[in-house]
Amino acid sequence: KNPNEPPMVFHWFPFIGSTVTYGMDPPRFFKENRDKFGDTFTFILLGKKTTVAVGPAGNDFILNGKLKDVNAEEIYTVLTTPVFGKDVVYDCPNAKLMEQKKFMKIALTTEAFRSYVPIIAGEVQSYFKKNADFKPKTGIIDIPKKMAEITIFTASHALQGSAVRSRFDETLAALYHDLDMGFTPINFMLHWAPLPWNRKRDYAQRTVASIYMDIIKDRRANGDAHEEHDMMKHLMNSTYKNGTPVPDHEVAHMMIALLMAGQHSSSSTSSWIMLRLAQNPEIMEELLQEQINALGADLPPLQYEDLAKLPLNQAIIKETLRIHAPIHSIMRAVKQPMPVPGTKYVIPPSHVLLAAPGVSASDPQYFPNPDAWDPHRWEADSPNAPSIVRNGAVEEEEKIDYGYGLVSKGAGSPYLPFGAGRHRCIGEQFANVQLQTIVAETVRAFKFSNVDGSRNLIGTDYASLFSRPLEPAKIRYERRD
Ligand code: HEM
Ligand SMILES: N#Cc1ccc(COc2ccc(/C=C/c3ccc(C(F)(F)[C@](O)(Cn4cnnn4)c4ccc(F)cc4F)nc3)cc2)cc1
Repeated sequence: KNPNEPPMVFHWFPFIGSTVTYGMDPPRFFKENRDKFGDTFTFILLGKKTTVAVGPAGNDFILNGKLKDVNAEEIYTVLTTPVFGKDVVYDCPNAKLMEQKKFMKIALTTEAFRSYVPIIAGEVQSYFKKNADFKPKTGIIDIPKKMAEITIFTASHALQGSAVRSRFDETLAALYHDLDMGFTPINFMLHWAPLPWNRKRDYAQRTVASIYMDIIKDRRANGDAHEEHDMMKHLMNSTYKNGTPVPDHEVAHMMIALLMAGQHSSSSTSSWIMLRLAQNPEIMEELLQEQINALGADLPPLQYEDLAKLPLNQAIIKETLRIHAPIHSIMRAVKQPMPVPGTKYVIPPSHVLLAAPGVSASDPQYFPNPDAWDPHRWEADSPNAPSIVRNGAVEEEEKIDYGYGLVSKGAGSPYLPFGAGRHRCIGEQFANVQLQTIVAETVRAFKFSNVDGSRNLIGTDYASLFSRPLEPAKIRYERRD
């Protein structure tokens, strides 16, 4: 027992260690061990000493770690590179990733979002009109399946462009599914194994990448007939600081990375939102009323500017991400001994660091009655208001630029569903526009309720890379028209 290392979670077997208890229910694992050992403790995950540091200080320690001390690509590349393709994200030096994030962010402008809202609203409306399961006046649907389809159609059309969207109706959907099979935590260990799903993943990656490269060649040759604000156009015309234009295969691979990022995070989050609205039908009525009050009883077609007039609609996403954040564990390799501020601990390079921002997001110290899904808590005068809202001290958060624009360090924040620091998410604004538009359109079309009329909520599936609802997750819908 080394007094300079955090306490070790008891385990019977070497290698397996606490993998199974952690993997089954990470939030419960974090809470139980935090109650036992405090904010910093170590457990064995697949043979690796994994040091968890929770709470705002723990989030800051890991997410704002210096490049010389912590490394993300060493941990993630085995999982992401076979799926995304080579030379992008975690298959290149961090400096190159920072430039790639700058390119991606250039496409995510207010002007682009202005064009995305009608696209997303249109895709949602036509999905609800065309899908056979929504034909009857009322019925029961498996909501995660529906939200996965709505998410891929809305994200591919807005973010990837209409050429990619049109291919999702035939070939791309099946290829995307095969690519997705490789996106599993088991591949942290078995990414190299010639397993059936890894061969399908590799075939799908090559095929999807070549479809993207064909579209790129076509768009370069024929110029851009219709002015689209999609991501691909910006990436195709980007140049690295050293003067190298971004090669077509890197554009294709970044597009796959963005498709995977957006798909999993948004379909999980939108599924949870719909399940919560079915559990709390009165909130769904409030949302409709909010639109009528703000936009008029005739409910005109949604515009980007309308979203800012719907605070409850916005709070739905914030509150859902507080309880159901899709990424429950953020990991870094330790490269140099790291003293943990305020403790006698020094984390050695053999360890992996694990940040779990969800722990402070469900800590009663920061969010009264934390397990209650209460979107109103984000209004300043609510009794459940988090301290960061109540005392209005949204203190000028310290911001820092890692090469892709100013990002909040989030130091001290108990609410970080999009991470913080150098690896912080660049998709937050797109995700919010996409999710707010999907919710606003859904509220106009349906009333939701639980099949048994109860206020139950289905459990969480932690076995995949992104936590999501267990399936099937059925709810009852009733058309409003
Ligand atoms: C509800 C939706 C989303 C959530 C909750 C979310 C969450 C996160 C989190 C927690 C991180 C930090 C990962 C780490 O530090 O290791 C991250 C990074 C990132 N996300 Fe998202 N994300 C969402 C949507 C998106 C979308 C729509 C895109 C693309 C359009 C995207 C692209 C990225 C990228 C490029 C990074 C940077 C990774 C790095 O720098 O290492 N995300 N996201
Ligand atoms: N036996 C067993 C056994 C062992 C363990 C377990 C459970 O253990 C764990 C441990 C860690 C994790 C980590 C989640 C994790 C991390 C990185 C990524 C990512 F990189 F992929 C992403 O951030 C994703 N992203 C960002 N924004 N939106 N999506 C991303 C970045 C940039 C990019 F361009 C595209 C991207 F999509 N994705 C997910 C999940 C489960 C179960 C069973």
